[in-house]
Amino acid sequence: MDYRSIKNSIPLPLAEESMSQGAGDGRLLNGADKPRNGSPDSFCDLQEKPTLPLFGMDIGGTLTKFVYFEPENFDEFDVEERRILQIIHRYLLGDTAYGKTGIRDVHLEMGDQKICGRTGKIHFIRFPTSQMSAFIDLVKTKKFSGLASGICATGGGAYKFAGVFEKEIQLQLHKYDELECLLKGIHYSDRYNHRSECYYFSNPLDSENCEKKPFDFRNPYPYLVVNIGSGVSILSVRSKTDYTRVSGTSLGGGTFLGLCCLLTGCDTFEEAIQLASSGDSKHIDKLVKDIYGGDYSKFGLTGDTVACSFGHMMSKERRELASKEDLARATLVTITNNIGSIARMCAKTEKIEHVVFVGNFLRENQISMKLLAYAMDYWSNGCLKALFLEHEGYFGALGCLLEYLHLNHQG
Ligand SMILES: Nc1ncnc2c1ncn2[C@@H]1O[C@H](COP(=O)(O)OP(=O)(O)OP(=O)(O)O)[C@@H](O)[C@H]1O
Ligand SMILES: CC(C)(CO)[C@@H](O)C(=O)NCCC(=O)O
Repeated sequence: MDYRSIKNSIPLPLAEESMSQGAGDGRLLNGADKPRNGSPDSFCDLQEKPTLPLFGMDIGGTLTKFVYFEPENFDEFDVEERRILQIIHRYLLGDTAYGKTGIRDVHLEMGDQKICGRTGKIHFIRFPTSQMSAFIDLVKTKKFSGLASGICATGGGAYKFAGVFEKEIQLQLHKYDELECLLKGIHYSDRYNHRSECYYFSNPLDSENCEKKPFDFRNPYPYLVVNIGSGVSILSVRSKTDYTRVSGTSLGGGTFLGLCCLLTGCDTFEEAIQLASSGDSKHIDKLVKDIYGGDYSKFGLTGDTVACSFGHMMSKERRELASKEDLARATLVTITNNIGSIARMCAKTEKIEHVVFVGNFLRENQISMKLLAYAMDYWSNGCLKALFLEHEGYFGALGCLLEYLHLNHQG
């Protein structure tokens, strides 16, 4: 994202005058109390309302995600607070695109959220982490730095960029664990999103009868989370606080994108998915029937099962016939099936039936979701169910926003 070219730049939770509550004492600006167990429709039940704005940031290996809670009634605030909220509204919500690659995902907005006595909307924004230096330059140019003592951040970038943030823009990154934030975000959104958050696919590979259906996730434990970002982390979750990272793989969303760019010359995730949607992986992969002439029934392998991903590409003739679309599709199928296979083994070892797939690899990627849904069901003889969540890659940032409230209280 070329932030310098943006008229409506992304603001941080900052404004000079809003420092009055937090500047210089190592705390954030939000005057929030520590969240307690709230009523079902309120995240926390506080007497002291948080000073806004509330932000959360997840700086991942590929994408940086921002969430922002905007109160709906500015009249509740004093003149100065109102001014700050209006500046943010103008900068952040005046547009849905920031430069070339920053995006606000309007369709994911969560309205009527009650956080610590305030009602408002949560907004979801992302930009490539590769644009971080442009972002830092923007903060510098716009003189946002020095307006706050810190920002709550999670993801590997919260550690990687901490020094740069401090040195270049005098902002301390308050760091939170990405997997803990991920789970907090999942639990929050499932509980407080008024639209159904969790869904599954019935008849996933039957294009005529496939249906996306809501899933009641109110009593989810135990469940497995497969977070498909640049790489993949797999967590076994037994309660809100009891979880383990049971496995992971470096063959993730970043691998799909990297290989696709190499093999097809495409440049973006959207392009890669577009190519894959019209390709045929059978032109690239060797199937069981290409080897057996039919099924390998003794061990339940049907002729249409992929025996060897990219197996046809050892033939010069086949390589010459391979289209970009076929290569993109085969890359997508290879990465997806490998993740599905690892997830299935983890679910078996952990004796878990519900497998929740999240992460931005699934963004606009119904091919992978349906493949995962099918694979979980087929290879487990119907014992495993693949579940998906509407806010896909934003749970870390959302969980981080909730940590913001904690930090301020403890500060
Ligand atoms: N606009 C996009 N640009 C780049 N990648 C995208 C985009 N949309 C979806 N993706 C996919 O999402 C992946 C990144 O997902 P996500 O944001 O969940 O992970 P991350 O936080 O960057 O990675 P990690 O958690 O491993 O550090 C990319 O590798 C790519 O496969
Ligand atoms: C390193 C993280 C946790 C960063 O989000 C992620 O990219 C990941 O889980 N990668 C896979 C690492 C592994 O092989 O287990």
